[in-house]
Amino acid sequence: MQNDIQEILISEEEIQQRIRELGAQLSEEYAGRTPLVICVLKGAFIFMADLVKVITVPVEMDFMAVSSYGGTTKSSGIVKIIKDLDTSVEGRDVLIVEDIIDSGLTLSYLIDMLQGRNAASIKVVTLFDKPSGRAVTLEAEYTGFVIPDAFLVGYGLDYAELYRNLPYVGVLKPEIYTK
Ligand SMILES: O=P(O)(O)OC[C@H]1O[C@H](OP(=O)(O)OP(=O)(O)O)[C@H](O)[C@@H]1O
Ligand code: HPA
Ligand SMILES: [Mg+2]
Repeated sequence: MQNDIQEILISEEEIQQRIRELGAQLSEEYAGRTPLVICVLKGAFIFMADLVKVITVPVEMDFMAVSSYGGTTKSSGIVKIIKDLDTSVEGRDVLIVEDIIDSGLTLSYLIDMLQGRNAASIKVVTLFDKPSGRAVTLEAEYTGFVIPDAFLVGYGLDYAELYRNLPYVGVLKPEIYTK
């Protein structure tokens, strides 16, 4: 698995340090409130697990599974809901937890959907932001790292369902996805 990585872009230690900072900021943002923290599966599951441990206000959690990449490195443009929320978002302060914003299509779809369900507020925390990939205008309120234009894997990010369990984020060797 490690042999398929061209370069480690962000180390495990750097990721964990940044998550502690994000946790502190979010704890201030939501002081006195109990946000509903939504994990966008599958990619965000590791980030969600590490992030909620460093948030000091009470939170409720729910999970949604959406997919638009499948076994490719390009968004299909069609966001497929594989699992919806169990909880009503009506009147709730919603914090969406994403691993990466690339084209922005997944999040713009989710934000529209949650607005339609009358959330009181919707904010986004993403660990990685790849602004060069954007197809729609969209920015997260909280971003861990701005990353360059390359297909990344690790720390939840997959290529064809593999590499999610790497503890760091790396650039996949192009020969892996062009072969
Ligand atoms: O900004 P975008 O171009 O929409 O890309 C970001 C989305 O793509 C990935 O999900 P994917 O569809 O690969 O599903 P997965 O989380 O199960 O891997 C990632 O986890 C984000 O949810
Ligand atoms: N890597 C893995 N999954 C992704 C990426 C990426 O760079 N962009 C959007 N989904
Ligand atoms: Mg994926």
